Amino acid sequence: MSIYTASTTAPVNIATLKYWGKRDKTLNLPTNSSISVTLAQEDLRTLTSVATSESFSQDQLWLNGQPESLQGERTQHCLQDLRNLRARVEAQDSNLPRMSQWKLHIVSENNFPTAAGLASSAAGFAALVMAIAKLYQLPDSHSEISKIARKGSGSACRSLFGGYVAWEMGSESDGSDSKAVEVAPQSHWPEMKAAILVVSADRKDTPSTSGMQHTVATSDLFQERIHNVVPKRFEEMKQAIQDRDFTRFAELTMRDSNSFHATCLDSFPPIFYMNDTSRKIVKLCHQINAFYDETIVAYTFDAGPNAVLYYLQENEAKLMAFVHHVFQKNSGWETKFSQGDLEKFSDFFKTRVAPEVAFEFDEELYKGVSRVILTQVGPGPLDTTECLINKSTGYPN
Ligand SMILES: Nc1ncnc2c1ncn2[C@@H]1O[C@H](COP(=O)(O)OP(=O)(O)OP(=O)(O)O)[C@@H](O)[C@H]1O
Ligand SMILES: C[C@@](O)(CCOP(=O)(O)OP(=O)(O)O)CC(=O)O
Repeated sequence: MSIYTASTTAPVNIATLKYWGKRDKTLNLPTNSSISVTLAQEDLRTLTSVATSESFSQDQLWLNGQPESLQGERTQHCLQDLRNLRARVEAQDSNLPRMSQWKLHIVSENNFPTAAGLASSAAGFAALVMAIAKLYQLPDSHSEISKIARKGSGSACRSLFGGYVAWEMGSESDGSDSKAVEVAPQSHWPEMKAAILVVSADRKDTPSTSGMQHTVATSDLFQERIHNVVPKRFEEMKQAIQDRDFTRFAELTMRDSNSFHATCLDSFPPIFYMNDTSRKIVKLCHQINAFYDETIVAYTFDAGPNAVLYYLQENEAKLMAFVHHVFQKNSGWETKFSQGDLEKFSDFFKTRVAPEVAFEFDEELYKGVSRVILTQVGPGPLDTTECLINKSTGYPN
């Protein structure tokens, strides 16, 4: 019996205007709109292959080589929605194979640590939904498909696009207008780079889903955030991206990360995602901007202690003079920079920064960081010829 397959890759996205709070938990409908930057897939991506055949007896998922349950309510929602769309296509053409009634085999690999606060669930659900949409040859747009990914994990809807992406919260109770849209493609502002400082943490304080429910239920500050702060900031940030205004973009990004973490602290009992290392990184970024008397770096933190630093290519040497000085003992530098580049950063530090800098460096800060991931703005899901499924057996290669 025929086995049909399809594969896709999908990126990670890191929000610059944070999604935090749901108005509907089952449909993953948010209490505010959000904005993110999609990151390049050489560094962080999910590759997912899917197969279907009349001969398969059950839906199965293998994640990073291990069987994983597909029974979660959110995953079931995604699969059901995709099957419904496929059934609609089949109803219009009786020659099409009845895939909507067959079981699926899904094989997925992340090229970075899963569940380590690096948004693996966003890339994971985006790839799963895109690969099945491709297998089913669905005619729907990426925004339509993003509504299905949203039901898997809210932030996943933004990974359906590259570049600069908004998730419009919508107002319908069935979620039909809560979808991702492109703010600007990668090519509009390709100079955006990101340095991720992976901060060592034993475990996450509280999972995002329960954390945001807790904030919605207990924080007064949260009401101020969703009603008065974010709606205005959403428009301002889109404009800053359209204008390629890094100073504006950076300030809004830092303020929004701080605002989100403030609502976590205002939850009762409070939730702590940032740790001492995270806070020292915030301080260092402000010191760097003050040193140059110009905003060259923006920090942002998700539901964990990892820092994501956004900056423009043109300011790389100025920023890395500091960042490389402090974190040079961490791994990750050699993947993107030659020995010559790294020496230039050290020289810049010695000749330009050290003689003038007016604050002390915490020489131990690198100990709170496990590695550095250097990346940049990137494209949305990509077609690939790589396939993780054996086309004659329907099982993982
Ligand atoms: N490639 C994938 N395919 C399908 N599901 C995935 C994939 N990668 C991750 N997931 C799902 O996402 C879960 C991890 O989500 P979790 O929110 O705990 O971590 P994270 O997304 O890496 O971190 P954070 O949300 O803090 O950025 C995994 O346990 C798995 O269920
Ligand atoms: C802090 C955040 O990263 C929260 C992401 O939350 P998730 O999308 O992981 O939550 P669920 O919808 O419950 O799966 C901010 C953001 O990405 O916008």
